[in-house]
Amino acid sequence: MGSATEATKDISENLLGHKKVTVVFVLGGPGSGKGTQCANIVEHYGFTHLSAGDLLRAEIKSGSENGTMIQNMIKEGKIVPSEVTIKLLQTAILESGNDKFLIDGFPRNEENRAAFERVTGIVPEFVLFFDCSEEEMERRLLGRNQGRVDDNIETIKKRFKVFVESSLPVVEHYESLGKVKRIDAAKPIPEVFEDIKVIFSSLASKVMKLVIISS
Ligand SMILES: Nc1ncnc2c1ncn2[C@@H]1O[C@H](COP(=O)(O)OP(=O)(O)O)[C@@H](O)[C@H]1O
Ligand SMILES: O=c1ccn([C@@H]2O[C@H](COP(=O)(O)OP(=O)(O)O)[C@@H](O)[C@H]2O)c(=O)[nH]1
Ligand SMILES: [Mg+2]
Repeated sequence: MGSATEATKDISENLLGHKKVTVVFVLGGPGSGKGTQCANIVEHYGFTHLSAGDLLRAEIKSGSENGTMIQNMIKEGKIVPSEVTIKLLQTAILESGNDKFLIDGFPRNEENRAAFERVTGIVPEFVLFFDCSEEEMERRLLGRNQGRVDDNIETIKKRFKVFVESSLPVVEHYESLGKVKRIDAAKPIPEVFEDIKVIFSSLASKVMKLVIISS
């Protein structure tokens, strides 16, 4: 897929249910290692990484009219209105030219989840869930050193509360559909990736089987 017009055509076919786009939601608490492992998955399995938080931070930097609102929500650890985040994700999907996406850090609440499915018609292949203690996540966030306005102890506590109250119900929803693949994210980075490889290698062989059966 090359031009923007072709990309638009492809996604509209997906909305009509004709063309399959593979989406994996990568969820887990702040500091659980989602971004770190998404970079590894991209390198080995050809997915496009879409971090909702990164897209929101880029929107602030671009000088968008929503910039101040987004900045304030992030500083407070609050969830930005879903129409803003979904629009950014949709645009990134359309512009990527790829058909396999890791959506990292979204959906963050049930309303995000339902709105994304309604607007895009996309349901995730599965959810990769990073399981990690708050104690370990706090240690990692305080050592992240990326100059983020939300990596301070006050905002971190708020983010943990939002995660438990609003984001975990999304994981539970997908759990009830048998779609959650849980990773022990407390292990060192290379060991976490070894566990992730098992999941993505079996996804790749499943896709190969489908190709063979249908051809
Ligand atoms: N398994 C791990 N063990 C120790 N530190 C990690 C691990 N995974 C990530 N980190 C570090 O923790 C911080 C947060 O990781 P990041 O990938 O940004 O998490 P998230 O996107 O889930 O908030 C980063 O500084 C990263 O280098
Ligand atoms: O779908 C999203 C993703 C992120 N955020 C906001 O962006 C912040 C940082 O999100 P990110 O995923 O970058 O944080 P991480 O979990 O990686 O530490 C969150 O606390 C929210 O305020 C949001 O509102 N909606
Ligand atoms: Mg992240």
